Amino acid sequence: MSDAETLPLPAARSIAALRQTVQSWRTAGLRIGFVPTMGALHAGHLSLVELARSRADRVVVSIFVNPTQFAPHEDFTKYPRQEMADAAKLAAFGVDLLYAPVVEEMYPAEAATTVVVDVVTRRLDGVFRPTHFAGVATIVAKLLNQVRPDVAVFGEKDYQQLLVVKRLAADLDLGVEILPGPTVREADGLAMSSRNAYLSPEDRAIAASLPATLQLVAAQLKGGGDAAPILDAGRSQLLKAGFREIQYLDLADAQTLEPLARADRPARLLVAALVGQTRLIDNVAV
Ligand SMILES: Nc1ncnc2c1ncn2[C@@H]1O[C@H](COP(=O)(O)OP(=O)(O)OP(=O)(O)O)[C@@H](O)[C@H]1O
Ligand SMILES: CC(C)(CO)[C@@H](O)C(=O)[O-]
Ligand code: BAL
Repeated sequence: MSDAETLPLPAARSIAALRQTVQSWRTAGLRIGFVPTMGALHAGHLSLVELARSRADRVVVSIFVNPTQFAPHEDFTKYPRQEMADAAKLAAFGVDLLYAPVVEEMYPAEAATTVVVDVVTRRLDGVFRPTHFAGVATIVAKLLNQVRPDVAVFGEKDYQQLLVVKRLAADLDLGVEILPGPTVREADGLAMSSRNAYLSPEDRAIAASLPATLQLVAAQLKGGGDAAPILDAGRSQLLKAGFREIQYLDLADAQTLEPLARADRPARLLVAALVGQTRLIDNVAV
């Protein structure tokens, strides 16, 4: 990790340094936009930066690989870390401040508070990553409280996370607008994700069938018929394409994520699937 001064844009590594900058903007009456990330930035992240920029006078991006949202067996250690390359991208996109805090300040040894969002976390990723959303909610609550932005942007690629963050912001009266950013995709439709870097060429070819299958299944569900056989056929198709395991391919209410037997209201089709050692998630509107 380099000194904040050597990065190609203004950067803060401490809460105090962050607050000094954002407080001066607030005093000047400027609107603040915020994009939290875990780094290894791609065009998906940069689209969120552009969205924040369109709604605010100053944009803060955080990079923090948050240990509490990874289970012990997950990829915290191998998660890609490339701060200098990320900082160059953020500088080119005119980001006003990079906030890259250190784990010791975010989680001091005596910290004893966890933020738990119930209901919307009970299904889907909440089942397969049972400790994940408490880690996300805790760090997002801390980051929002530290930056105190007017608007914060979260990607629809992590659709359940977006709903968790909306619930959190409303329940804790954080006074921030949570703005969704559409999923940015590769040319063949694969949702951009920092974890795509883990894919071997063979796995990458298999991964390409995920968005295609989602689109096909979503089109069939739009007819309003019984979802179960359509979803079963979709799961089989993904396994046939080479996915090792389909953790879920489910139709859910777009606001509550309650399971739906048919698409008789605004709905979302969500998937989590393993190719090789890599876990991919995606979702589309139905
Ligand atoms: N393809 C994408 N399009 C739009 N937003 C995205 C995309 N990928 C990630 N985001 C959003 O960027 C923010 C930061 O996500 P994160 O740093 O975890 O990136 P990621 O690529 O999703 O990484 P991971 O592979 O760990 O899931 C989140 O709000 C996430 O939803
Ligand atoms: C929102 C977030 C930055 C919290 O660590 C993370 O979950 C992510 O990158 O989506
Ligand atoms: N993109 C959500 C972060 C995670 O998978 O841990």
